[in-house]
Amino acid sequence: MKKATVVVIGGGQMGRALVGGMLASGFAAAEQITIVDPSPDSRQWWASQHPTVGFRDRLGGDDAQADIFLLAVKPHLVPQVAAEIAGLVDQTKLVISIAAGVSLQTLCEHVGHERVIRVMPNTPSLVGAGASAFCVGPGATEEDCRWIEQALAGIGTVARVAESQMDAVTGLSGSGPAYICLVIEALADGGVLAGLPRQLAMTLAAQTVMGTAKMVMESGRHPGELKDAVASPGGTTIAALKVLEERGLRAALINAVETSARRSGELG
Ligand SMILES: NC(=O)C1=CN([C@@H]2O[C@H](COP(=O)(O)OP(=O)(O)OC[C@H]3O[C@@H](n4cnc5c(N)ncnc54)[C@H](OP(=O)(O)O)[C@@H]3O)[C@@H](O)[C@H]2O)C=CC1
Ligand SMILES: O=C(O)[C@@H]1CCC=N1
Repeated sequence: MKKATVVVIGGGQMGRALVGGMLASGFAAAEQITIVDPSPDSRQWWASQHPTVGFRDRLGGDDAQADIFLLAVKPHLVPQVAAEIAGLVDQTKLVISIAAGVSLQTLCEHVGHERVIRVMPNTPSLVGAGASAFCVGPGATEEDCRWIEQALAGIGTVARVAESQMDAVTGLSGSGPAYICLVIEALADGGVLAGLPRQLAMTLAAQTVMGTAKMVMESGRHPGELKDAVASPGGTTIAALKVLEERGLRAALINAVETSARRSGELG
């Protein structure tokens, strides 16, 4: 099903990241994708960034030919959009949802069949560095699983998980890019406070986050060990780490992930 045609319903932040990533990785070609989104801003964005990708304001008869429907609308709109798909297609099509908190069971109920997949991607998919997890409904085929796994593997890492783990994935990697952007912004502010020009501070902050993540992933060493390697006895780093411990950085991050995961459960 690699050449499957896909109707993406919702061409906002995450629709852009996923489709942009799939096009950049070569997994999909523009003619395989149609975006459905009523927003004029969205239409303008797609026309300027990906003019060869099809774009419609609403689902229509032509869309019934597609192999896959990918729901990238806000969670509260999923029941309505799933029901629209159910009214449009006269046979079982693969329906994929990326909506936070919306369960496979809810999807099945509104789509009217069980060939569904739930995905939690994240925005770095746009640059081929996403982190995604998915779980599958009882009617999804092996071919469906291979398709979603290959699509997501082309734009980052992918893991198949139990549905009970999806809220935790949302709290960690789904919402995570926002936490890390906050960290990068704050580190850059610190650099500016210490006298660096803004642009240099931003570059140093972002590269430090990226380089450290790369080192953790490629070395296989525990982050605590890599942290210890930076902190010289009586030096600058250990003095700064003391401040972060006093201010509760670890607890703040742990609580942030837990709170996002809980919120994901509430959205469903
Ligand atoms: N942003 C993220 O980092 C992540 C988001 N998600 C999930 O992805 C989904 C989309 O989030 P995100 O991309 O951030 O949201 P956005 O608001 O950026 O995008 C949603 C788009 O869908 C449009 N839309 C509204 N109603 C319809 C409709 N009936 N049919 C088609 N399109 C419609 C919206 O238009 P308008 O603006 O006019 O309403 C908007 O352009 C959510 O369910 C979220 O939980 C999952 C992982 C990460
Ligand atoms: O904030 C949200 O609800 C979505 C889900 C994960 C990331 N963004």
